[in-house]
Amino acid sequence: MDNDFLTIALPKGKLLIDSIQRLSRIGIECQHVNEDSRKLFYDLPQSKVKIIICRATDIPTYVEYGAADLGIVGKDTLLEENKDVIELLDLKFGYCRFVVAMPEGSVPPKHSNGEYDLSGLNHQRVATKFPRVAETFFSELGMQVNPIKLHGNIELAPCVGLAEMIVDIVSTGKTLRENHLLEVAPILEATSRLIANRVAYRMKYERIKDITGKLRNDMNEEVLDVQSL
Ligand SMILES: Nc1ncnc2c1ncn2[C@@H]1O[C@H](COP(=O)(O)OP(=O)(O)OP(=O)(O)O)[C@@H](O)[C@H]1O
Ligand SMILES: O=P(O)(O)OC[C@H]1O[C@H](OP(=O)(O)OP(=O)(O)O)[C@H](O)[C@@H]1O
Repeated sequence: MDNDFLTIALPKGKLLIDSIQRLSRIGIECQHVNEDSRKLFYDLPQSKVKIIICRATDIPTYVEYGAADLGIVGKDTLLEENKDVIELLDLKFGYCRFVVAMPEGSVPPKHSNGEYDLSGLNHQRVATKFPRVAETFFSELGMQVNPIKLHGNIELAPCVGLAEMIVDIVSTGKTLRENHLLEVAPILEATSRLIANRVAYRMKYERIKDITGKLRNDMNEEVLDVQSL
């Protein structure tokens, strides 16, 4: 790998546009990076940066193995993939919530404090793209579940008897509503993170520190702009 250059892995999909905007605002001129093109890497010689475009779920792998020095990825993916990378910064965009949801007709009874009593869900099947997140949540409650790994359209699974419940992302709540599912427990909130390869963090410390500092300042300025409106 060219030691002068810093390779940054960006996720195609929902986090790409914000990632490009953030990097552009700190002088890494990547406005022309385009997910619709089949081009998967871009050299930005002026900034001494290479941008690579990966699937969101693959970003921690590219960074762990050092194929990328830095990456941008959702906290949810970071928890699920559990790779050996350094989390440098919460970039605060791409907010989403993880929940347990079930068909309206089979939600468990509620405790007196209004929370659903999840104890009857022990050993039940949970359809999810995030089996580790699901297992961790239930094991912290002293429960065990049987995760069924799917790659999309998770809400379908309980509707056709593949699983009793799902663990998935809720944003507007439209997908749950349209499939007659109800949230029975919140799990976690996630935003996007800047991550680094461990070796690159030592070998390219000054450059990585510079980028992290600029991104942090840029976020602070954005907060000040909003506050002054
Ligand atoms: N409504 C949402 N649905 C899904 N992800 C969201 C949402 N809002 C924010 N995100 C964030 O965007 C990240 C990327 O989601 P996206 O749907 O683009 O990729 P993906 O389909 O999960 O990944 P892959 O293509 O690798 O399976 C998620 O990991 C999450 O952090
Ligand atoms: O609360 P909502 O606004 O309806 O959004 C939530 C949906 O968005 C995500 O799916 P995505 O669009 O990534 O498609 P997928 O099911 O193929 O993962 C998530 O997995 C939910 O299905």
